[in-house]
Amino acid sequence: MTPEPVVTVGVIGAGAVGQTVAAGLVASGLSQRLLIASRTLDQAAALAADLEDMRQAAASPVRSEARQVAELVSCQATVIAARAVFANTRTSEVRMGGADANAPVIRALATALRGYQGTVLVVTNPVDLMTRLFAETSGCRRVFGIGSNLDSARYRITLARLLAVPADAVHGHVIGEHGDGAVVCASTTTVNGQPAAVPLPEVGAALHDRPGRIRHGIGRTRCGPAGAVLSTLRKALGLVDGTEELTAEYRGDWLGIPLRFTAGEPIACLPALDPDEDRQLAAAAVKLRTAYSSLAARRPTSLNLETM
Ligand SMILES: NC(=O)c1ccc[n+]([C@@H]2O[C@H](COP(=O)([O-])OP(=O)(O)OC[C@H]3O[C@@H](n4cnc5c(N)ncnc54)[C@H](O)[C@@H]3O)[C@@H](O)[C@H]2O)c1
Repeated sequence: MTPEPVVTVGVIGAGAVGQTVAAGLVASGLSQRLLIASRTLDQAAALAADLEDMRQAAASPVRSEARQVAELVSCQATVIAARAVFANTRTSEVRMGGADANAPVIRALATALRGYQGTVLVVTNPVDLMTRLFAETSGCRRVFGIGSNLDSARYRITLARLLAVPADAVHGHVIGEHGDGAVVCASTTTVNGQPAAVPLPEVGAALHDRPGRIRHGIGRTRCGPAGAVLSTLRKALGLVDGTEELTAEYRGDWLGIPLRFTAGEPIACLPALDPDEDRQLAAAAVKLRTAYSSLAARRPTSLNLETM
C-alpha cells in the first residue's frame, strides 16, 4: 500500500493570527506538518517550540518546524499573517491604514515565493489589496484573501441573534471589500430556506463594531480569522467541498466573492444581486481598484527589517 502523502502547511508571521492559526492546525490535525516563518528565525523557532509542547501535551501528530520563508515552497498551502510594525491611528477605513506599511512586507514575501505552486491564503490587511499585490508580484496562480468569509460568518451569527434563530439556519453572503465597502447580500439571504427580512442598519452596525470591540478587549482579532483560514484550507486542499467568500480576481477586479471549491478547484458563484447590492459591489470594485492603483504608483520603499 502506498503511504498517504504528507500534507504540509506553512504559516508566515508568528504574531496573534499566525499563532492562533498554527495552534488550530496542531489541534485539528488538518495537516501533518507545519512550517513556521516569521520576521526572524528566532521568532519562528520560538513559536515552533511552543507548538511542539502543544503536540506532546495534546498527543497531536502534527510536527512544527521553523524555516526561512523561501523554504516554504514545499508546502501545499501557505498562510500569510505578517504585519509590519506601525501605529494605526485610523478611526475609519481602519484596515486601509496598513496599506503603505504592509505593502513592502508583502512584496518581499511574494518575491521570495515567486513560482510557488501551492495555495496562498493572505490574511494581512488591507487584505483585498495585499492579496492582489501578492498575486501580481509572485505570479502565483492560487492566491486568495481571507476576510469576506469572516464577515459572512459574523453576518450569520449576528442575523441569527437578531432573528432569534440558530446560526446554522441562516444562509447568506457578505462580499466586496473586507472593510467599509462590504456588501451584505440581503436579497438572497435565507433563514430555514425562506427569504429573510434582514434588518440592514442593525446588521451593518454590528458588523462594523464587532472587530473594534474584540480589539478593545483583547488587543487583536485572532480566533475569528484563524477559523476562516482553517475552513478555507480544508476546501483549498480538497479535503471537503464547499463555498468560501474569498478575495480573488473576478472580472478584472480583486474583491471578496463566493468561491465554490470542488476537489480543491474554485469556481466563482456570485449570488443574484438586487440593484442596490449591485451598485454597492460596483462601488467596492472601483474603490479597491483606485486604492490599488495609488498604492502601486507610490514608490516602493525597500524592506528594512530593523524598522519592522
Ligand atoms: N483578513 C482578516 O480577516 C484579518 C483578521 C485579523 C487580522 N488581520 C491582519 O493580519 C495581519 C496580522 O495580524 P496580527 O494581529 O497577527 O499581527 P502581529 O503584529 O501580532 O503579528 C505579525 C507578525 O508578522 C511578523 N512579520 C513582520 N514582518 C515580517 C516579514 N517581513 N516576514 C515574515 N514575518 C513578518 C512579525 O514579526 C509578527 O510575528 C495584520 O495585517 C492584521 O490586520 C486580518
